[in-house]
Amino acid sequence: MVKVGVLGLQGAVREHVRSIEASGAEAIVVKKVEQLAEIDGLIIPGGESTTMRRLIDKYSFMEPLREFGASGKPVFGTCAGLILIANEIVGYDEPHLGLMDAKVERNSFGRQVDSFEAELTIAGVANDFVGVFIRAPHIVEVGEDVEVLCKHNGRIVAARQNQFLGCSFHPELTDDHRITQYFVNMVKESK
Ligand SMILES: NC(=O)CC[C@H](N)C(=O)O
Repeated sequence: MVKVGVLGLQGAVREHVRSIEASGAEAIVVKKVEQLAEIDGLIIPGGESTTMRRLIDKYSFMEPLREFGASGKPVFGTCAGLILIANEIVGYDEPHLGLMDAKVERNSFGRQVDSFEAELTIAGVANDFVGVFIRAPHIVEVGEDVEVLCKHNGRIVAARQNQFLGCSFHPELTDDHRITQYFVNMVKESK
């Protein structure tokens, strides 16, 4: 059984564990750098990217996470996790992990619609996936070898570049595990 870690510093960790287990993989909550050696793929959850970044620095996760991504092991960033893996953030001089060739904008769905649900068509995953968006980012631009998997109202909300997967919404907050299953399959294929 493949082992999928969830970065457990902050955010929606438990829900991802449930979703990983429902997708036929073993879930490991990663709270220490050494645990990265035990896992075959990693989910960086939603939460608050600035807080998560502070904790990544505090617990010396920055370089180990960059190396994990560079090693070819799959990384899935959801919502704040997407902001963390992107290589450009609108309004910021520096990205965080800078793993995926995508430019993201934070809190980009406006104040009136802070949180909402939308039925999405996600290439290779589903054409009726309910995405839960909570002060969500969106992807403004992607590099050449990034595949756009989903748009909502003309905005990119899911994309994949080789071993990196990112989405604006919170797939772990519904009982629909199909995008987690898609990621678990990426992890299996990378072994
Ligand atoms: N639900 C989320 O992960 C929100 C992301 C948050 N707005 C941020 O910028 O980090």
